[in-house]
Amino acid sequence: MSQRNLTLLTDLYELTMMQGYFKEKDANETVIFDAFYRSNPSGNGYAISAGLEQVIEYINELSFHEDDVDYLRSTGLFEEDFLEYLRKFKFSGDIYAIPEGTVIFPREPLIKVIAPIMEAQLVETALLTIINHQSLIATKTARVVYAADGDGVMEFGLRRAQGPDAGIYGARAAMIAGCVGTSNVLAGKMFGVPIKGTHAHSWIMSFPDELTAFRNYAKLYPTACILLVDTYDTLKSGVPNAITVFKEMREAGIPFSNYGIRLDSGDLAYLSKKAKRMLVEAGFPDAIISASNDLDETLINSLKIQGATINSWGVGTNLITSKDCPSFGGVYKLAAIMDKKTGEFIPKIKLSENAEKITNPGNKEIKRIYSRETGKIIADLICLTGETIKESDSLLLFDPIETWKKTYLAPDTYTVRDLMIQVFKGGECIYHSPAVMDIQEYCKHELNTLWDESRRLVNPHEVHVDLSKKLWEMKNQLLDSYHFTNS
Ligand SMILES: Nc1ncnc2c1ncn2[C@@H]1O[C@H](COP(=O)(O)OP(=O)(O)OP(=O)(O)O)[C@@H](O)[C@H]1O
Ligand SMILES: O=P(O)(O)OC[C@H]1O[C@H](OP(=O)(O)OP(=O)(O)O)[C@H](O)[C@@H]1O
Ligand SMILES: O=C(O)c1cccnc1
Repeated sequence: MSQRNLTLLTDLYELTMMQGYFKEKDANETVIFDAFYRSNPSGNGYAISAGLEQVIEYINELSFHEDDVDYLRSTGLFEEDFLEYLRKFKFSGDIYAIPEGTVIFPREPLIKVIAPIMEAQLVETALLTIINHQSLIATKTARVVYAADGDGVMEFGLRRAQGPDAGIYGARAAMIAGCVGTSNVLAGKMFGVPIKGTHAHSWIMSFPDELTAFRNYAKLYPTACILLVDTYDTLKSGVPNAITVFKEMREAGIPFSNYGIRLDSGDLAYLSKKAKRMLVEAGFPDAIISASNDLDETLINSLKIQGATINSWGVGTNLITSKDCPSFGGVYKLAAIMDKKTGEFIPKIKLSENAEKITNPGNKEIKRIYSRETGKIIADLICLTGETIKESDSLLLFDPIETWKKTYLAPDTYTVRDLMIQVFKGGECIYHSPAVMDIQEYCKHELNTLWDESRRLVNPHEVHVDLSKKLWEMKNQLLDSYHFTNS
């Protein structure tokens, strides 16, 4: 498939800064930028990383075409020597990232870019727009799938997504986080994910009566026969007509499977219970009862508590737009600049009144600490690159702000995993993104590494993201070095 060139998909300031670096600084100065987020969306206890494959495609396609350069010239902002540089532009740096489908937590670098400053600066906006969107929708989906508690969730959001891209890549993210299928056919083709669907009210309305509409649908699709029963009257007309058609198919000896009804309005708990009884009494206990209509994780949870007999969920608007939390809030911050003489990285820090907003300086990596006994995550530890942890040693974790809060791990009671992998080396991609359905499998496994207390929808237990002692000391030294006097 041809890739899109998104090189100009950037904020103007990235380009004006690039020109500034080009003219005023050593443009080849190597820097480190970290992309990370600050709080989990929707009050969740974690997020799911998604979008890396599209980041890789974007970086691979980075180049300023002649018409891009002409356009930039036409703005009157850029000088010829800089435009000439852009003409030859190619990303030459290294990128490290947390693989897609991984459970992630606030403040840890999801992507680390090590590159000449002009290159690292340019990619900020597109990288964030991709990661922010897909990670947001993947996280929202994980909540919906959690509420569905083992029932299939179909992604039905395309028509209500904020435009085609949000529909396509939102569907991708939804599949990563556990949907069983999407109604989005283009997403199915692009990402090799299952496409699923029922039919609309228009199908019923286009026939003289509901029964005829159901019969025609069942004739065409006996092995995927979910009939929409709420066009006229769910219990008096829709369900009885669906039962009539299922009986006719059974009597005619037509092999039919994956059959049932879809409820799309009214009291879904009440209607599903009544419909279930009618289907069971008619000899169709395995009929699927699917539901849609402005669902989200809270409603699904409530319907389950009400004893709804729904076992398949179609979720559109609230999922694809992450309606209760429309932004992931990922940011991209400078973490270090290489000293040309020594080749060492000089850590950089962004200060804030709010301790949570002070950035973590230096060249970092993340170590995930699991309980050896349960396989569950104990904490994430942001370290400086090159730090090692021996599982046969004890490990003392401490909260980086409330430092008196400590956790002691005895030797051989925990395991350590490096979370980031290298995806670009010297400008070349050295990573092959897995297929989306493989990422979904991996994501399921990832979710199982969380304690139930961190997965619940309301007030989840927070997983600790700590700093290694070395990083913590370096950060504090840097903080101490800033003294401002009031004048
Ligand atoms: N038992 C229930 N408990 C809580 N919420 C429910 C229940 N049943 C349905 N809902 C939700 O209530 C909202 C309103 O549904 P309802 O069908 O009454 O209105 P509507 O969508 O305007 O109907 P229509 O599609 O006929 O115009 C929807 O979000 C639906 O999912
Ligand atoms: O409610 P959502 O979570 O967004 O799920 C998608 C909705 O889209 C469809 O309705 P629509 O009215 O667009 O078409 P229809 O005629 O097929 O019902 C479908 O019936 C769902 O109600
Ligand atoms: O296939 C369906 O039932 C469907 C698809 C998109 C939106 N609403 C429903």
